[in-house]
This record gives sequence, C-alpha cells and structure tokens, in this order.
Amino acid sequence: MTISTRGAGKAPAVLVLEDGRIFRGRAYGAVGETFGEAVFNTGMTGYQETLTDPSYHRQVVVMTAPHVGNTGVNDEDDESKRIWVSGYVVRDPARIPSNWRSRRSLDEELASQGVVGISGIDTRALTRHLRERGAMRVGIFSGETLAGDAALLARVQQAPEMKGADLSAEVATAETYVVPAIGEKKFTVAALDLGIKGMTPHRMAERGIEVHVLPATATAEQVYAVNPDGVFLSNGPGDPATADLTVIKAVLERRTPLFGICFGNQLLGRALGFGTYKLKYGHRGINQPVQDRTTGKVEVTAHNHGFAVEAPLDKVSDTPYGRAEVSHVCLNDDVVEGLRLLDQPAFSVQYHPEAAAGPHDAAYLFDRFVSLMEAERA
Ligand SMILES: NC(=O)CC[C@H](N)C(=O)O
Repeated sequence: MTISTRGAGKAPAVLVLEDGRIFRGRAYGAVGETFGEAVFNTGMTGYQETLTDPSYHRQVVVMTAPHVGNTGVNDEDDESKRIWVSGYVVRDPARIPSNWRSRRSLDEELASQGVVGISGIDTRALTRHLRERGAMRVGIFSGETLAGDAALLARVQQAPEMKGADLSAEVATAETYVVPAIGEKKFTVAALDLGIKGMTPHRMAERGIEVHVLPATATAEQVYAVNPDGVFLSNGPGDPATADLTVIKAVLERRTPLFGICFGNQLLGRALGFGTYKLKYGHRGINQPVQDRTTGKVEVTAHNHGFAVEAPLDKVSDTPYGRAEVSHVCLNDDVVEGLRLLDQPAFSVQYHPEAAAGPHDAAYLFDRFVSLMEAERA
C-alpha cells in the first residue's frame, strides 16, 4: 500500500472547464487524461458506491467532502463490476486509509482501473462555480509535460455533451441474469437494466422477489417471457429524451405493476407524455429532503440525477394511461421526485430507495411495489 503525502511525488495535473476556468493540482489515481461532464456530489460518505454507480458513466465527479479515501476500498461495497466515473476530483486524499474492511487505498484502486483523477484543488471554489454556471464539460490532464492551457481547453470543448447522450446500453448487462429471492419466493420481477446498481435487486430479493435482470435492449416479449408479477425500470446514465419507450408503453398497456427509479422515473414520465429537462447542476448526494405527498412524510434520501421530469405539481394530469400525479417533491427546490398513476398500479421515484450509499428512509417504496403485486394477485 502506498502512503501518499498530499500528492507529493505525484505528477502535476490540471482541470480545465469548458468555460475556460482552470484549477491546478496533482494527479490522483491514474496519470493521463479524461473528459466528461463536471458534477458535484455532497455525500460525506459512500465514495465507493458513488464511483461504481453506472449512472455516473461519462461524468467527472467532484467531491465536496474535503477528505476522501479515509476508509480505503473494500471488497463488499461496489455497486457494479467497475468504477464508472470518467474522472474524480478531491481536495485532500487520505494519507493513511483505515478501516477493518479496507483492502487497498482509493488512489491505488483508481490507478489500477485506469481512472484519471486530480487532488489538491479548491473543490469548494469549483463547486460554487458549477452551482453558479451549471454543470459543464471538463477535462483532467496529468503528467510531467502538459500542453498549453489553450490547447487543452480546445480539446475539452470538443468532448461530447451529456444532453442528447444515449448511454444505457454502454453500461447494462449483455446477458440476462437472475437474483434469487431470499427465503420463500413470492414474486417474479423483470428488471430492465439501464445501469442498475447491485443493491437494487438485493432490496427486492430481501422481500421474496426473484429478480430477472434483463439487458437495456430487451423487448416486451423478452420481458413477458419471464412471466413477471411486476416490471422494474432501473436508474441509468444519459439523457432520458434519447431512450426508447416501447417496452414501458407495452407494460402500461398490459397494466402490469410497474416501479421505476431515477432514469426509470424519467422514462415513465416521458411515456405518460411529460417532458424531461436538464437541471442546472443536478442533485447528487445522500441528504436530500423529499416529501411523500401521499402521506405528508418527509424523508432524507440519496440522489444522483442531472435531469428531471416536468409535470404539474398541483393538479392531477390526464395521460394516455389514466390519471397521474406528482407523488414526491424535493423540498430544496420543488423538483418532481416521484410519479404515481391513479388508475393502474404504476409509480416511480427520481431518487434512490436502495440507499447505497445513503439513509434508508425510502425503503418503504419497495414494500409499496410488493403491495401492488399482492393486490394484483388478490
Ligand atoms: N441515477 C440516474 O438514474 C440518473 C438518471 C439520468 N441519467 C440523470 O442524470 O438524471
């Protein structure tokens, strides 16, 4: 294990934003170059889950927590098979990781997976810049000799934008796999993998659900071939405006119980005829207050979204699949955080009830899904 001293001995690195703002620091993880959309995450804990969340594909994540890597990297907390962020930005990396489960340092893990990062920069100033100007493209470049700033900026400005990006198929499973129910099997669910996190099927399995995780490109025939009691739409990277809605519409036509989270919420919204739009800088962290308007209760929740559904907050909407309403709202900024159909068993939330990482306040949503499937069977 390497013990780093505030980046001493690491190559120089530079972070270049598409609007020309530049931060200089030291390499963290792999040395090289990378591009993506610069976004900030306010979680004080859970960096391993963040790094391995496929929804972060093509994003450069800036951690607002000043110390990152304190608990190292373990063999249990990955949410998928690899790190998906395209770059990683921290202020002070841990010099000595310390935790009973730690197997290696975060610096070593980033390097071994080829993830280019930067440390030693003023992440507070960078976050304030992104909050004022909005999420934007960024490049991180590290090495002993770097091109001039103008040349680096020109390369950042050529990188692809997140708006219009269709990314689910790049992160999803190529083959269907089954996560068995824990204990007695009560239901079968077909889960469309648009970038699913490992904890999500686990939360269903804990409730007696056998989960068939299908590729993002699965057809309605493939979904119904597993004879599902319910269909689940996962989280995932990219712009929801690019996604194909054929399968979701088929599920709504057949009135099969449906539950979606994050990207799944955006796709349900679009299938109902609502629009989606890009938020200025998104919600990413594990302490976002959301109100469940069906009960009035407030929950503290885990978020990772840069897009949101545009739906009226104070009226029931008529959609091709019956009446729909906004069931959940973010108390920071009134962004739509959940949808519910009133005439058939379908609902979704914009945030992460699987809570990896994050508080478990929203776990009741998996129980709601079970109740819908129970009611359908009765
Ligand atoms: N976590 C997610 O599913 C993210 C959904 C979508 N890619 C967004 O950024 O809003």
